[in-house]
Amino acid sequence: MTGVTAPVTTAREGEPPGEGLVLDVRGLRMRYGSTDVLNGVDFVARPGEVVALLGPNGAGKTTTIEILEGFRMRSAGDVSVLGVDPAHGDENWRARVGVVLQSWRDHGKWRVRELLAHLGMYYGPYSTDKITRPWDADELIDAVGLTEHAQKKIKQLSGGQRRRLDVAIGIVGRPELLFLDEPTAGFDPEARREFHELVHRLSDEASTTIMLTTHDLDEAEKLADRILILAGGKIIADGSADELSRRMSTEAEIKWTRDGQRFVHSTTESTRYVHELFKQHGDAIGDLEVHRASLEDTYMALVREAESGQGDAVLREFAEITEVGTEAGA
Ligand SMILES: Nc1ncnc2c1ncn2[C@@H]1O[C@H](COP(=O)(O)OP(=O)(O)OP(=O)(O)O)[C@@H](O)[C@H]1O
Repeated sequence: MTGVTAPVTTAREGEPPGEGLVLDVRGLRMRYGSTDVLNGVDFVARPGEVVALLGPNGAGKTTTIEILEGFRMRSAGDVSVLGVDPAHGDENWRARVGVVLQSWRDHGKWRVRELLAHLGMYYGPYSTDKITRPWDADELIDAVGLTEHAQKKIKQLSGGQRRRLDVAIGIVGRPELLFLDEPTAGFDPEARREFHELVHRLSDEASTTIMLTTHDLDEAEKLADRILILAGGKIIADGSADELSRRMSTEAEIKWTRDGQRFVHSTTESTRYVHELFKQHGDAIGDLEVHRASLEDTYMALVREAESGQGDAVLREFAEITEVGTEAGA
């Protein structure tokens, strides 16, 4: 196994489940028929964290989220969500958990404001000293960028506007924990940016803990405090985007041209190498670029490693020196 696979935030052995944690998942298993989809998943989330769950199609992201939401029974393992086993969550627990569903298409005749005000009423009894429920309908509509469409019938909304409404419905009860399964699929760039701002606001101002799935690595990097990569039925990486990239490879790729020829060299000592290059060739060096591994490089290498079961071989390939020409002695 590689250094990056050691989860840095897994609950400590012997620690009681859920203590100070919003999510505490240990040894989670899920079997459909004779197929094991989740094969010992471990991770935690702390209050106010934004955690992105990444993984290839069919890795089990939706399955994991549905188990945490209490919509699917797990095969085995210990799961604590806001200190409660989601398999036995009562109404009080459910009021503290926000889920973004896509099932509101059936309510096409309802108007946006009317539906949000109506659904919000159910959360009133679950207000606490710290959290006033529900979210005021007009403020909420403004927060998700639907003010112009507040009086429209749901069936008149575009796909992206409906998705914003789905998000509004998910947060109308001011949840302490919010699950977002591919929240920006189908969003245009502006809607995506506005949504990212909303996620930042929810986590910064309301200390909402957010768990989201996405296939957009750029989105994960922008939004998440921590990234979990699920592949082969397990969490194979757990850390910030920066931590994952740095632990994956300390090498940088240096590209340059000289006398019309292109050169590429990988090294762990990029500064010294570049210094040496200029010392030897001075102004003859052009088009200099220095690249570190991106989150996408890291993700691809880790998933390929997990899927092929080849262990270190893929990592070596990833970090291999792709030298086309050697200029300096570094
Ligand atoms: N109800 C079910 N019965 C049997 N198999 C299922 C069921 N639900 C999901 N699966 C299978 O479990 C695996 C994981 O599915 P899941 O939807 O959790 O993956 P995912 O990571 O969310 O995928 P995607 O990125 O494509 O949305 C898939 O192989 C899927 O076919």
